[in-house]
Amino acid sequence: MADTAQTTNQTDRTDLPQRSAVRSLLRLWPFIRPVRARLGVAACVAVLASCISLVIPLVLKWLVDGPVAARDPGGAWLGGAFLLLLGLAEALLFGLRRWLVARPLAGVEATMRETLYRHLQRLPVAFHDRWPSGQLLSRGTTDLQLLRMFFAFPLMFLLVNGVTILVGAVILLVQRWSLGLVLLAPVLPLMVLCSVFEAKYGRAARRAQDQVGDLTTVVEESVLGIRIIKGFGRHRSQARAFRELTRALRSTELGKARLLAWIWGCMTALPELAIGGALVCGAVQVADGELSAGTLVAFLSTALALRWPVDSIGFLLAMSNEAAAATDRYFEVMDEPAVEESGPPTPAVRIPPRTAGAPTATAGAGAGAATDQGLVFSGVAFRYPDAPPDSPPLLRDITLHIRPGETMALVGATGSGKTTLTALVPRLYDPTAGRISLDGRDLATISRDEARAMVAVAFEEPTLFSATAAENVLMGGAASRPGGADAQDDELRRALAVAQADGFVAALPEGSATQVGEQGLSLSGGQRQRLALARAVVGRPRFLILDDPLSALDVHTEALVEAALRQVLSTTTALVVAHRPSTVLLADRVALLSGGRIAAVGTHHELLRDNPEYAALMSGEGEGAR
Ligand SMILES: Nc1ncnc2c1ncn2[C@@H]1O[C@H](COP(=O)(O)OP(=O)(O)OP(=O)(O)O)[C@@H](O)[C@H]1O
Repeated sequence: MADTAQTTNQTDRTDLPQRSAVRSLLRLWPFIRPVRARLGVAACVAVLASCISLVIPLVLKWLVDGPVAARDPGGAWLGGAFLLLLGLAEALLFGLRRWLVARPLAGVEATMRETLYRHLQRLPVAFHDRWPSGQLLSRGTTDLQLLRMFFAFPLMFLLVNGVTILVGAVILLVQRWSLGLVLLAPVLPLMVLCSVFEAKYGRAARRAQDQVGDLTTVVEESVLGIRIIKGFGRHRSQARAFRELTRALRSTELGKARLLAWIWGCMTALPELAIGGALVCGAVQVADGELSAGTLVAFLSTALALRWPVDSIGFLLAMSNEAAAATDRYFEVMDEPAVEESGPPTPAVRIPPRTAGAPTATAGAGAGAATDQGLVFSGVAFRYPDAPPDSPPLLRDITLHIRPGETMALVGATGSGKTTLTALVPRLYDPTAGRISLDGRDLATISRDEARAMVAVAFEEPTLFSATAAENVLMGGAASRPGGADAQDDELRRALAVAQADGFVAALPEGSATQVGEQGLSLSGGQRQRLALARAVVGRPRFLILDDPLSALDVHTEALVEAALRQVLSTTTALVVAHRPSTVLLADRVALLSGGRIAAVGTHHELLRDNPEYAALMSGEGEGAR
């Protein structure tokens, strides 16, 4: 747990070659496309509002050189009223812009979040094994908020300010080209400074966002593992890991603030110097009678009206770089190839010749048993995608036949690959070689959705969702059942009874409608395991995979669940990972997994008699292998 800080920053991608912020941001176009018309109108409205602010100095010039010079109060009132109207129009147009963008941009954010969530659901388990959850959470939350802010503000204002600066520059040059050139002198150095800033800030923004992801992971792990942290008195080391990450984030944020202060300083100082220079030159020209006072007032007012568009470029660029980093982080997940759950199946994998001496599926089976019905593993090999390339496969030449209606126990030392083998059946992973078939159908030719409808699983870790007890159980059934709600209730009752969960569920405050899971009532380990078991059997699956399903039950409850399970197991083809003789006795036969292979197949008593490794495992001596 103390190593969290070291283990969670594996997705820090600051070492990646930086791609240009514009190229990154262009990838957002498919999400912006549907609202482009409204955004376009909003941009036009904002440009119009901004240009109105440039008309105000021209009215000022008319006012100073006209009614004020001629001491005409009527003209002055008229000019004042006109200025007021322009100010009102500018404010209204800016309000209209906000209204125009608010709803579509909230929609864009929601669509991007939904798309990300859908994609995460379709990504293979191997992806989730690799990625820390905090990195995914931060991509779906803070990064998307940054993007919404980018659409609403920098995207719009980089355009609006650009147009305003261009129009303003033309007005300045037309009014007095010599003064205009003085004012425009800092443009080139500012452009160079901006490009340096952009590169540095982009890297810092990326680092900060990755660090936020690492922090989120630590917070999530600390909350989920609070009992272990407290139980082992690890709160200090966990707090230390958290502090190190927050310090790293703080130093990155300070670096960003320094860069921002530096560019903001330049963006303010250089134009101020230019305005000062233009003011001196203009005053001299007015004194020499070469320039009217009204023109100088209008010139300086235009220059001042351009101050905000110029000053803001620094932080607009900063926000754009943060948005570019958020876009890269978003698409890093979206670019991961998803597995098609319901689409065309993956091509069948090669079946290597079976190694001599490996026990076969039918060892001990009655003569004449159909060789392709039930659950058949033929020469199956598997290696985790993130395993070192030179390491041997975890599973090698697994050949095993579980006959229809048969229950096979899978026994092996801890880490021998039992859970991994069972995960191949519902296609959580695909074998790297060999073939698995379900009632004669090659699993590789069955879509994942269909495979999961045929195979139900109860894992060792009984995860419950924030939903009612009934919803948690019914999750294991078909999405819609013939017979409606009544049939569903019957199935629920039957599944709860099988898992010996009906008694404690009925005693919950609202029965099966009681909220359980993270936000609900806390259940004991055994109660959670029984609900998970009910979820596995509710859909009357043809194939049942149970990963040590009775490990958290007391001896009395275990006996009750076993009795009920025997009924269920007699109607399905089942593979049950077992550590204890009591679970093994549920099975018709036992397969011993050792050294990545099926080392022996037989009944419990046969293996106890003939296989010393099995006998050692069952007597508890084999635990030394752990
Ligand atoms: N996602 C993964 N990526 C890489 N290696 C993994 C992954 N999951 C498990 N392993 C490794 O595969 C090996 C087998 O793990 P598995 O969980 O299948 O064993 P097991 O026999 O079920 O153990 P146990 O009896 O303790 O549940 C272990 O060495 C484990 O470290």
